[in-house]
Amino acid sequence: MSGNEFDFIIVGAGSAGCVLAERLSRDSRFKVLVIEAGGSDRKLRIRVPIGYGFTFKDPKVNWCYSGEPDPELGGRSGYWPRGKVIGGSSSINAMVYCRGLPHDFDDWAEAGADDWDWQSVRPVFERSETKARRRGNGFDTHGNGPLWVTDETDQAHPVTGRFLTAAKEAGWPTTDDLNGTAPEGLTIFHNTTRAGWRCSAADAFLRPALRRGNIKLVSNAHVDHLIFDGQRVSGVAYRLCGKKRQALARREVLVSAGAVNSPKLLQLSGIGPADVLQSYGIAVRRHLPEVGGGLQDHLAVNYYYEATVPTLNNQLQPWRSRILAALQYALTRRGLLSLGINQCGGFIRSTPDAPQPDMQIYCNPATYSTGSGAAPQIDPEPGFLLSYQPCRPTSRGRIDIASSDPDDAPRIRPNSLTTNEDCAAIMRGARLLQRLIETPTMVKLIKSPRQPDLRNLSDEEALNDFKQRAATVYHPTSTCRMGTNKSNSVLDARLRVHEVEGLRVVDASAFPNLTSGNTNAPTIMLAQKGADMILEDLKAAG
Ligand SMILES: Cc1cc2nc3c(=O)[nH]c(=O)nc-3n(C[C@H](O)[C@H](O)[C@H](O)COP(=O)(O)OP(=O)(O)OC[C@H]3O[C@@H](n4cnc5c(N)ncnc54)[C@H](O)[C@@H]3O)c2cc1C
Repeated sequence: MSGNEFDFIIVGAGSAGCVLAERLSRDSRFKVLVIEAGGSDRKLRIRVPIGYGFTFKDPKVNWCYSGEPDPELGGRSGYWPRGKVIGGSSSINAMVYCRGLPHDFDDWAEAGADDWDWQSVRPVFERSETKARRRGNGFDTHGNGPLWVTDETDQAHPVTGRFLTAAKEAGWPTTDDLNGTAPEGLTIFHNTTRAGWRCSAADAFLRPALRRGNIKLVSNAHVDHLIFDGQRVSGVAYRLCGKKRQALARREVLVSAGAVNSPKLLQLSGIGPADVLQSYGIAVRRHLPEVGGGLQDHLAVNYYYEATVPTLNNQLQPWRSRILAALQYALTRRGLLSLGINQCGGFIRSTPDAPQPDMQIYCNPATYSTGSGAAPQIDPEPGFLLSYQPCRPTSRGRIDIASSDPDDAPRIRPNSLTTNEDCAAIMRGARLLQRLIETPTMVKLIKSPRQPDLRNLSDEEALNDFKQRAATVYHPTSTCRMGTNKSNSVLDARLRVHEVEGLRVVDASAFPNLTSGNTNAPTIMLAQKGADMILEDLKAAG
């Protein structure tokens, strides 16, 4: 494909961008350009599921952002990994596949995103998915979407069985599939893997679509700003190998640069809060105060335990076990290399009268530290960690440019725990986890807790501990959210930027609210539905 004119230009080949590329290129009349700042994802550390420990801080595939000091988190700055590679964050994430809870999407509709209620989005999730479970040397599959979601329960570490038993003793429900008809309860997570390999959005959607020949993928290319033709966005300016280039879009530019970089790109292009833009000498094309506002994220805190029985630590630490695991993986694509460390968890109600499950729990059969080293360090003694994350925080932060230089990282201000509701949820979550560790099965499993010992913490102490140690679980959303008007949002319910023609934002930044669980699945769903809307609008326009 030659020339610099396309029907659609997609900025970012992440979870959403890969879906858009696949959908829009189905019509061979459309020429689609995908521009991605990162490079190739053909790396073992990306493809082998356990490898994400090695991409966590690798600047070759990761933007490695930092948040600003967060006042309610003791002034600490959090580490914010984001994928900078083909596949985006779906190439470096922990692969847990979680649609979220039905009321999350009903709340999207309530916030003004008409047609994004659960009944409307459920079939859109299904369209992407093939649910797979190992049987013998093959797989039983259900559905025929391009994204494989694999039930690896038989590969999970045996100690996860004890977590499930303890959950029952605590009176919690358990479930086989948190994406099924009963999403509440502790479970073994299903993963975006296919036959033992990571199944990123690039693997599922982009790579097969590239064979059609009407997509041009330009990698290692950074989009600096959007180009305007009057009121309409008509293209993008980008840099490739240090050279400035432009590409033009006959129909639309679709920004899918993720919750951190999409608002940044809009602001650099003159779409955003006028005062922020003017302070960096950027001409204001559209004063849209909510560009960068509305940021939401999940925070979680880990409690570590030395275990009385072997855990993943025993397999991941000694070289001999690692070599055996590598051999098993090489020969069978099974074993501990074929899945992540986040093996067990789920949605639980923190009090019996909670109208919805309001905590996401993680029970990881390993302990590790994420210090200054490139990859998390697994502890030598057997151990596990328990963690909780309030599902639906109400605090909102902001992401804004820090200068007019596209190479400068934006200012990430999470503004965590600034509502009483969020602080109350933290205390409820601590009590919930206390119930789990007091069960007979957990008492037997715990050799010793690492300090602080959750059992001895009062509500206030637990809140204080959370403030001192909690960290993002990498689910930022809503920085260009859908809504009804420019005072409460950036996009309308069809993902179009208010008062700007030819431009949509299609990625996790468009969520009106953060969903209850992990954000990759709802981002992929959002891009599927976004593609429907783009094509419908095109048809309607004749
Ligand atoms: C370490 C980690 C673990 C996670 N674990 C899970 C999990 O287990 N389960 C889950 O559901 N979710 C998980 N997530 C979150 C999930 O992966 C993301 O919510 C999802 O991938 C977001 O998709 P996106 O399309 O919005 O953005 P991304 O997938 O991040 O894609 C954005 C793309 O745009 C590119 N880009 C940005 N700016 C520019 C520019 N100016 N020019 C060109 N290209 C640009 C980026 O390089 C990137 O490839 C995790 C995330 C991380 C970082």
